[in-house]
Amino acid sequence: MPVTPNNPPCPAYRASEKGSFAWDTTARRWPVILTSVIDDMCKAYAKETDDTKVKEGKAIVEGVSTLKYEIEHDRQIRPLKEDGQPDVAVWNQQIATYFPNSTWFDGSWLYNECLMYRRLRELYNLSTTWKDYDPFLSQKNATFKGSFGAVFELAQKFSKLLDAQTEEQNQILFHELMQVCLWGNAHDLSLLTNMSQEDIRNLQATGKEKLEEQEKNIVVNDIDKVWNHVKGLKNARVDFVLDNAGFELFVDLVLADWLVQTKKAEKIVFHCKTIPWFVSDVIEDDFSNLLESCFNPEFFASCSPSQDDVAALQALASRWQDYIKNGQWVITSHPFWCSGLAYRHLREEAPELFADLANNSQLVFFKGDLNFRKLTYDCKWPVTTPFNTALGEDLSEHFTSICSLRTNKADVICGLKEGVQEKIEQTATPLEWRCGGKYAVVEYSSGKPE
Ligand SMILES: O=P(O)(O)OC[C@H]1O[C@](O)(CO)[C@@H](O)[C@@H]1O
Repeated sequence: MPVTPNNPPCPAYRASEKGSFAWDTTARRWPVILTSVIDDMCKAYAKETDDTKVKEGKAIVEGVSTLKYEIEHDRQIRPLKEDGQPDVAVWNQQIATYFPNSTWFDGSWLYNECLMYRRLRELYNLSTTWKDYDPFLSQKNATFKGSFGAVFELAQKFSKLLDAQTEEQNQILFHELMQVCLWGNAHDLSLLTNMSQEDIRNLQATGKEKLEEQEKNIVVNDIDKVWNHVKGLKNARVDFVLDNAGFELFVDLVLADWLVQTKKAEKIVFHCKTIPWFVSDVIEDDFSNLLESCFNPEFFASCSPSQDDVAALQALASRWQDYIKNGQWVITSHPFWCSGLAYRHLREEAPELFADLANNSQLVFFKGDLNFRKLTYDCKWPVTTPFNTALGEDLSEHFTSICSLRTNKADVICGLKEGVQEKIEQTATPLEWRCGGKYAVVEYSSGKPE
C-alpha cells in the first residue's frame, strides 16, 4: 500500500483512540484554543466603530463556534470554501482523495490538526476587513513579555560581539546554545493549557547548572554529531524552519547570531508560516514584532528592567536588524509549511523549496514538536527506529544535514537506543515523557544513508 496522509509508514495517531494524547487534544485542547480565539475576537470587534468590521467580526465568532461544534460532535470534515487562496484546491483534492468520509476524530490527527488551523483562517479570508488579523498575536506578545528574565539574561550575555574563541571554547558555547535553543521550544502556547508558568520559567532557565540538569531529559542527544558537522562549516548557509514566536524565536536568533559571528555561516534563512498557525508559530510579521519589542523600552517596562538590560537588548536587536538589512539573514515563508502533509511529501509538493534546501543549505534546523511530527510522519514507529528511516529517503539522502530540536509534546518518537525507553519509564509515564514537554530530543541526520 502506498504511503499517504491517511496511511503513514506505521499506524497513524488518531483522536478516535480514547484516552490518547490525540484524543485529549482534539476533545479538550482544541476547544480551549478556539474559545480563546472567540474571546480575542469579541474584544477586537468591540473596539471597532466601523459597521462592516463589527458585523464581520461577529460573523467570524459565529464561524469559530460552528467549527468548535463540528469538532466536539465529531462531524465529517468538509472541503474548504473558496476563500481566494491558491491552496484551497490542493486541500480539497487531498480531502477528497485521502479522507473522503473522515471525521475530526477518525482522520489522522496530524492532518486534522493542520486542517483545523486552515479552517480558522478561512473565516478571516472570507471577510473583507479582518484578512490580516492574527487572533493569537496578543497571546504571543503576553508570553514574550513573561519571559523577560531569560530574555535580559541572554541579552546581557550576547549583546557584545564575541571575542575570538578557540575551537574548544566554541564547542562548549555551541553545546550550551543548542540546549537554550532546544528548551526555548518548551515555550508553546498551544501547550500552555497543560503547563504552569512556573514549569515554563524553569524550562527556560539559561544557567549552566540548570542546563546540565535538564540535559538528562534529552532522551536522544545528537548534539555532538551536530557539532562535528558545524565545526567544519565555513561561510555556509544554514536554515531554520522556525516554530514559535517570542522567546523561542529570540533564542533561535541568538544561535543564528553565533553562527554568523563565528563565520560558520554567512547566510541564515528563516522559514516562517504563511498564516497564524498552532497558536504561537512564527509568521513573518512576528519577526518584525519581536525586533520592535526589543527596541521599544515600553514593551518590557512593567518588568522593571535595569538601564543596562534595556541597552543590552537594544544593542542585540540592532545587530540583528543589520543582518537583515545587509542580507545575511533572510526571512521567508512558504505555503508548504502550512499544509497538512508530512515532509516526505516536500519533494513532490514543493519541488523548488525541496531543491533549494537540498542543494543550497549545509544544515537545516527544524524547530519544535510539529516539525518533528511532520519529519517523522507522526506515526507509531517502534521507538528504536533510526531517525533516517523515519525521515525517509528524500530527506535523509538529499539534504546535506538535518537537525531536529524538539521538546516532546506528542507521542511520536524514534531514534532511542535499546533499553532507554524502559529506563525512562521507571520514573515517568509514557504520557509524561512523550507529550508533557519536559523531555526532549536532538536528532541529527548527516544526509547519508545509515
Ligand atoms: O510548537 P510546537 O513545539 O510545534 O508544538 C505544537 C503543539 O501542538 C501539538 O501539535 C498538539 O496540539 C503538539 O504536537 C504540540 O504540543
